[in-house]
Amino acid sequence: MASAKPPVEHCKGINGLDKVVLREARGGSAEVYLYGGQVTSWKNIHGEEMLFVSSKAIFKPPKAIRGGIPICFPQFGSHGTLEQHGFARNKVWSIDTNPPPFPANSASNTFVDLILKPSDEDFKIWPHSYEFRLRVALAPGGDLMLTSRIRNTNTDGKPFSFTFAYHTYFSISDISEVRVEGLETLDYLDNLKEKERFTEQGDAITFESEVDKIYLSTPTKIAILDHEKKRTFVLRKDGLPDAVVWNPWDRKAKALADFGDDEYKHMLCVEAAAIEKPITLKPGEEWKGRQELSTVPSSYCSGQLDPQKVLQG
Ligand SMILES: O=P(O)(O)OC[C@H]1O[C@H](O)[C@H](O)[C@@H](O)[C@@H]1O
Repeated sequence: MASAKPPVEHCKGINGLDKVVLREARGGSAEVYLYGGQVTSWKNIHGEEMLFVSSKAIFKPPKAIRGGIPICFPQFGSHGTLEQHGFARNKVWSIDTNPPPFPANSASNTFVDLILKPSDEDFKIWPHSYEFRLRVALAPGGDLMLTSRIRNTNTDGKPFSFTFAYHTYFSISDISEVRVEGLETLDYLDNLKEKERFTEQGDAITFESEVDKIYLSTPTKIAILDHEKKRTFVLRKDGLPDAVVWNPWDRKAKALADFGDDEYKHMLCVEAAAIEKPITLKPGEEWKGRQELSTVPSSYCSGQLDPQKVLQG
């Protein structure tokens, strides 16, 4: 008799890299690689994949995995002296066997706790001591929750500052069928125009060319509506005021070695982030940033797709 698969399973993934599979009772699942502390799969209770991972993704250090949810820390993008998006996505994280307690109301018992601490080598690149704890949890029903807790453990009395993003790649039917709600009328920095500041116009955001924008002071809830798939992603966030929206489009897609030429049509990055105002921690201080992803079927007929309800409910 086949035994039921465990809710939390440690196993080997592509190229023998360690990964953890989470499964909740109704059939939802997620996969997390210790390499990068990176979620690479999130499936709903029907077994449908919600995240995009490139068919050309290289699951091999030191290249970050192209897709899923890379963690950008301690630097987002090229906004600083470190490598693009910082080093957390290129490190092998460990299982945190004894994490400090979470609030009693964290609804899930299907989760894994990871931890990243600097090695002596890392210290030369970023001379700070820290503990980065990441909990990846599946709620009953399949919502995916990521909680990052970053603590300054410097013993030299020095504060440090960082920027951060959950660089989520959503899987979508077709980029021309998708719109993002919750960011209209906000200010953004345009990465395609030397980070110049603009104000978004119009009702909702749709896509017809390359986009790489950092929206500032965004609401805690953003919706990504996929008309063809009849599915809406709802991203809820806490501690992360900014939101990056990125699609490389055809020209940049061709320039990315680990990304298929046409794959830009089937992905959209919407990234809960803290970029404009870096987070500063004194020794002993801890910062917390949460992202929660859920889906709402658009065929659902109780008015849940009313943008006002999606965004305020
Ligand atoms: O190629 P990567 O280093 O993974 O970065 C991919 C993209 O990430 C973010 O969305 C940035 O805003 C983009 O400027 C960048 O191109």
